Amino acid sequence: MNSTPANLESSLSVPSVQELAFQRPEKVPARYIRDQDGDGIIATYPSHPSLRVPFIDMAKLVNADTQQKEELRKLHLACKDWGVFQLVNHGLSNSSLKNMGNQVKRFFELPLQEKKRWAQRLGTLEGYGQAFVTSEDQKLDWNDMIFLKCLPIQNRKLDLWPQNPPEFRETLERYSEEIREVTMSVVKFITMSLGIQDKEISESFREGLYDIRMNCYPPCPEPERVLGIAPHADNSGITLLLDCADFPGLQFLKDKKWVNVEPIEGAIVVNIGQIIEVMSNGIYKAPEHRAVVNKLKERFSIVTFCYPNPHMDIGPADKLTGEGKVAVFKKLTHAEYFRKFFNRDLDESFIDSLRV
Ligand SMILES: O=C(O)CCC(=O)C(=O)O
Ligand SMILES: [Fe+2]
Repeated sequence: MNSTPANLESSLSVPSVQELAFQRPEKVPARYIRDQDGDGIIATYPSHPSLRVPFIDMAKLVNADTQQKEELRKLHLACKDWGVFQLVNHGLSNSSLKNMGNQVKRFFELPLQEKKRWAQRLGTLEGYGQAFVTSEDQKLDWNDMIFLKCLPIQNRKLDLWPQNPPEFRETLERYSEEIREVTMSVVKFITMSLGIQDKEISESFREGLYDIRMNCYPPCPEPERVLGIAPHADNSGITLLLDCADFPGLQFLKDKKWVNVEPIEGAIVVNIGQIIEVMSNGIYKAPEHRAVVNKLKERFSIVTFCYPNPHMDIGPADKLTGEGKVAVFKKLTHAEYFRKFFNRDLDESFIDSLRV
């Protein structure tokens, strides 16, 4: 084990969950068990069997003549009441999504030693490994991942970008460019659904940061006792998630119940992150979500965290404050926002620390 990292921007190295699962243990090691020691993290909320995450049709949003108004109203309600929606007709082809999914699957199928060629280095989060493991007694997620900064191009650390499978790099390059196009459209429509059509906000995602986390959730002998990812909200502007499974794993908290996201071929799951929560002055919320795991099947997801241009301050949009409307969040520079995020107390609410 390594020494304690300085803050959350780095992670202690922990064993591969895939390797653990290969050994077909009957029981899960104590470090992954969440339903003991008063953790209570699993049992806190029941699941909700009948609710469905809303759908948004990008083709209708684009159609300014007839269907846009109604779809913008749906988008507004989705962002306000859920903070998440399934996006269809977003312009990314099924083959592009499938290619990306296949590359990630093939990467995780490689022997451990091969994957470790692109392992996280001490003091950084990028590369193959785990995120946010800061102490030896912290509960662990049933998850292996590879995390890579993809855009702007100058932020890429290519030495951490797998060269096996051979088409991995170029597939990820293309995917990140395509995701940026979708993100810029989605953010434009989000500002329209807020009634502010703020070009500064939507344009800031052109020169934005795009970090991609590829998750592998191996099968687990005791799935109801572990979590793939513990409950959290994303610190992004928005997050675009490609679910590569044909069974649910991702869950969002709605009215104090966990709602499954049913994977839909060709759809992208979009959720609001804490930066858009701040910019919308709290009208839209970054929802709590988590991943659960399956007893028999492995699941993969590809998650793009999209951030505005780092030159842009993170605060409520001007058009949503003033004239009797008070700002409920502080305005921070990008650097201040991330400094706060990476030095936050894991027991306290990050979004609350941003309030006025
Ligand atoms: O893989 C999933 O379903 C959830 C991943 C997630 O929430 C994250 O990486 O932030
Ligand atoms: Fe997340």
